[in-house]
Amino acid sequence: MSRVIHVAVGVVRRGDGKILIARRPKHLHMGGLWEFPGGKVEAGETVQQALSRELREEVAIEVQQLQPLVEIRHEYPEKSVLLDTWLVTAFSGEPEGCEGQETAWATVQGLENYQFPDANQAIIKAIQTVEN
Ligand SMILES: Nc1nc2c([nH]c(=O)n2[C@H]2C[C@H](O)[C@@H](COP(=O)(O)OP(=O)(O)OP(=O)(O)O)O2)c(=O)[nH]1
Ligand SMILES: [Mg+2]
Repeated sequence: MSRVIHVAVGVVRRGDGKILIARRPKHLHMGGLWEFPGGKVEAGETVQQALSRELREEVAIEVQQLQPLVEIRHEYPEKSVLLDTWLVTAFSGEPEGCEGQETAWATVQGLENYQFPDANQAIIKAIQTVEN
């Protein structure tokens, strides 16, 4: 069994309740699917530091306030991931896809209209729960 990849994932929520999603570049694992921005936690980083760094690098925003949402363990055929997922309730800057990715704001209901990697179904469930 290969090791579990620790991933910091941000569910960025705007004042009107919409959630930021981005499309994964085609050449990456799960390429072409939509995701919540984030990436691998590097050695010596806390998950919060990794999340702030990834959101700065991928979508050019600064995290101001966050709370833990859910931790999802998922086994893909090619790798195992731990999606350490945080709800970002305040941020500065206007999100843009720094690596040329498409980005969008979706309502919580509307998330069902986008194609995500399999592991994300559990994240979407957690978002729906927090909204109620
Ligand atoms: N960021 C993110 N990753 C996800 C989601 N759902 C999901 O299964 N994953 C998986 C895909 C990848 O195997 C892994 C995250 O890796 P990543 O490609 O975002 O990592 P990274 O930004 O550090 O990228 P890199 O430096 O390795 O290119 O987690 C999601 O909603 N957001
Ligand atoms: Mg990433």
